[in-house]
Amino acid sequence: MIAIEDATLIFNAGTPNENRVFEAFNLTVGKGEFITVIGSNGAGKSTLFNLLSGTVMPDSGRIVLNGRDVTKEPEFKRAKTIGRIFQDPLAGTASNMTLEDNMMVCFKKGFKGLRIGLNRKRREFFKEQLKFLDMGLEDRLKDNVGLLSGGQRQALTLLMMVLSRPELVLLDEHTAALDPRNAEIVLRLTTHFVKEYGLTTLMVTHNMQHAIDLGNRLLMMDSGEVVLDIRGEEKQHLTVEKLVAMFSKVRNKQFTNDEALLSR
Ligand SMILES: Nc1ncnc2c1ncn2[C@@H]1O[C@H](COP(=O)(O)OP(=O)(O)OP(=O)(O)O)[C@@H](O)[C@H]1O
Repeated sequence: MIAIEDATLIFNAGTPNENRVFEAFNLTVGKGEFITVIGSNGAGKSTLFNLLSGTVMPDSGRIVLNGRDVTKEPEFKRAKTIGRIFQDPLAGTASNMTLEDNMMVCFKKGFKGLRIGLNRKRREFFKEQLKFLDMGLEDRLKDNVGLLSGGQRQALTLLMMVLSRPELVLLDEHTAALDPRNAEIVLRLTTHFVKEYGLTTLMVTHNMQHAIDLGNRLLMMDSGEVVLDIRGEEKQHLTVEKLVAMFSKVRNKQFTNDEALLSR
């Protein structure tokens, strides 16, 4: 289970630019949950991910990852158990390394420090995994990753993240920079991997329909607060119109996220 307990985060404290992004913020994520996160501009979605991954530290409160208090743990340490994928499809892989070397880096991470090498059996395993992506990458183990398309790289990034067996997956608009066809492929793979490996996952998206269709729980954020937390049957019966109306009702204002509203 992942928990953020009573977290407060203030940027530029004590200056004219002081920005209290989170005040006594609480969130509990159950093991294996797949949560989509949507919200108005500046709601705090990326900052929530930054808090969980250790990119920013809370001014007060605790962050607990499967029973371990990681509040003070720096980002590079948390990265051993947290997999984060960004919008930029080039960010998750090393261009000047081959597919198999890239995959090996993540595979080793999954074995938490054990000395394992790249052998014939492991190459076969990588091929099997790549075959599943259905992009012909199983025959390109020796190619440099820099030769792949954006969609292929993001699918590979996803697969590599799965190989590292993360305790928490943070998907930060990971399909936003892909063309619609590749975005659908990567989302299909995401759903498959989350289910197959029971990955505890949070996914920020600006696409309201994706937020409704994917996952078991939906969080709507506004001004550093979770204003809607929808799951189960209620989520299954959601529509974009209902979601926008629910937001207006609880916040007494219109939902404003240009990208989200345009993607409807
Ligand atoms: N490093 C920082 N220094 C100062 N303020 C910051 C910093 N990072 C984020 N903020 C502020 O925190 C608030 C939340 O920003 P955040 O990027 O988390 O929003 P978001 O929900 O991801 O928005 P968007 O959908 O527009 O990307 C904003 O007011 C933003 O200006």
